[in-house]
Amino acid sequence: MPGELSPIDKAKFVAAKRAVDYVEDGMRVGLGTGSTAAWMVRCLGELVRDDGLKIKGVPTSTRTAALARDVGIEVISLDEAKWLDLTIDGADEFDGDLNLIKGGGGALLQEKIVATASDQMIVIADVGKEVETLGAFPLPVEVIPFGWQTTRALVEEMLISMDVLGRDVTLRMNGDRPFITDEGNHILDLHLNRIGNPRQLAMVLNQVPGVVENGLFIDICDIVIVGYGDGRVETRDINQGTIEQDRLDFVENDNLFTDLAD
Ligand SMILES: O=C(CO)[C@H](O)[C@H](O)COP(=O)(O)O
Repeated sequence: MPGELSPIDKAKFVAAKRAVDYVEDGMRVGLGTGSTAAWMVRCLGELVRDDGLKIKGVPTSTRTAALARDVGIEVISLDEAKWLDLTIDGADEFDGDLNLIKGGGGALLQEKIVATASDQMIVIADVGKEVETLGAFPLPVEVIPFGWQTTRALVEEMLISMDVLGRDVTLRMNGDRPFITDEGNHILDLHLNRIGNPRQLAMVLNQVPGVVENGLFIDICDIVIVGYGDGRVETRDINQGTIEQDRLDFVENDNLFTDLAD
């Protein structure tokens, strides 16, 4: 029942629901990873099942691939799609320039490849993800397992040379083992507090041997759809600023809501 959903889940849901309005018949759509993206995949699945929407989805993780197939979306690989019309994904933080931190769910590598191979990237987020300056959320950096401790030391050295404030770098764990990404890599989380120059940091991090990719998405996102716990949604466009403010109603007998609450 919708009443059982937390305000954050409602905020994620309304952002997802508004985002699928951008999806048209015949599109190849990048499907993001995380709890907000999962709402979007379920919303798309409903459109496929009930309205006959015809799309091909390129998932950004094994989790999302399984969910997409489950809800009836045709799944293809990025190599099959070659180029995408649109990617819809969540984020851990977004700032006023629509730059992002992503990778809280550990899927940043596929997410960045898929978003970059898309005509448009739409981010869906609850309002709590909005920040003035990126960096309160630990920045995920994907590294290959070989020599990861050396890679970490090099990253720490680089942070010192760049005068970055917080320099605590931790290996992401899954219980008592290192977290393993879909690509078989590890994640270092950089606890930086505040990232003064995200563009520069994103470039420098990728120069460190052993680093595969970092979670800073600079100039990739075109639109952020912000959801609020009371059903309000706000659409922010990189070129035009806020282009729409609306409110979605929660319907008691909406099957999708019931599904998602399960
Ligand atoms: O980048 C991601 C996964 O790698 C997610 O989009 C990000 O962590 C947000 O997740 P959620 O929607 O669950 O808050």
